[in-house]
Amino acid sequence: MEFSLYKVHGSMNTFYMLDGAERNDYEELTLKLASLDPQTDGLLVVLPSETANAKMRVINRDGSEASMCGNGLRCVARYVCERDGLEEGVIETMKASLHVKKEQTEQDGIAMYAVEISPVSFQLADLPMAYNGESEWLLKPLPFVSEEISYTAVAVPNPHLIGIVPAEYQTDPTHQQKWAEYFNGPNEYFSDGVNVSYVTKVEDGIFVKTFERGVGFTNACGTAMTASALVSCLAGLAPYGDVNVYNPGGMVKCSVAKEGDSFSLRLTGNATYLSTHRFEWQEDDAKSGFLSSEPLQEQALYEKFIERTSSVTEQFVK
Ligand SMILES: N[C@H](CCC[C@H](N)C(=O)O)C(=O)O
Repeated sequence: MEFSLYKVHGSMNTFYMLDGAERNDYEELTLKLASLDPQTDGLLVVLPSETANAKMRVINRDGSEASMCGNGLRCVARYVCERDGLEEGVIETMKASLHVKKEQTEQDGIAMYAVEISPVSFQLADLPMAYNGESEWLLKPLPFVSEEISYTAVAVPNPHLIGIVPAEYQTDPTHQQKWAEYFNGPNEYFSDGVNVSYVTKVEDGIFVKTFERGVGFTNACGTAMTASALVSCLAGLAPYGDVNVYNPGGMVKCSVAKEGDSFSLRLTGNATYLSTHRFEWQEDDAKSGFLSSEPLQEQALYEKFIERTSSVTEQFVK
């Protein structure tokens, strides 16, 4: 069969987006797309929902399914709002229905969307993470990993391990890569793997680099940046409210509000369309592939936007 795909990105976290009916071969489809396009982080599927404006499913580049994707949700939010003529709406995801809203375009005309990131849980059982029979792991070194780095485990609801690190751990990512690969292979701590982010304070916010489960190092991971903003507020690195979060793919705003014992989190950033594609999908792998591709003009604006953040990111991304 033949269908249309958009190639989209949020903070240069790049996905193919498919609007369609429920299928049972997303894993194979994503693996095929990933083999054709080394740049893509996976597939976003937009589906009808009985309770919300649409439903989103997220397939990582290795074919595994993620419960949430913050950068992808901004792109899906834009697609659904433009398709249905809405300024805001609700998108159903694997574990929660989330509020999404069109925001003012950035000065150059970049489409911006805000998405709710929820639910938040520090219970290790919710990641899952198993360590010494503990029920939470907040702002403490994991002694077998490093005495120098304070780690927090949090599900939003996909699983994140967040370390606060000095700048040299960003310029040389060997430590992060070693442990992220270990925690995403067979290991006794994270039975389903985990997204691993390293966070460093910068003048007007934080810088975050993420090694994603099912993907590897990415330009940005929206849920990770939001979880990192939350951890930075808890650690006193940033005040509650809007946190500027720089990443190798640009910058987003994560707002962190404390309400009693719980937190409300929102992620605001670009939702950019790179190109449109016609794709032929057949069971016979050799017959599947792109039929045509049409570049769109939005990326030039985004590149200008990144230029403005490069003075911060350059010190960490070599
Ligand atoms: N890139 C995504 C998250 C993908 C998460 C995925 N790697 C997993 O939890 O398995 C984001 O922007 O939030």
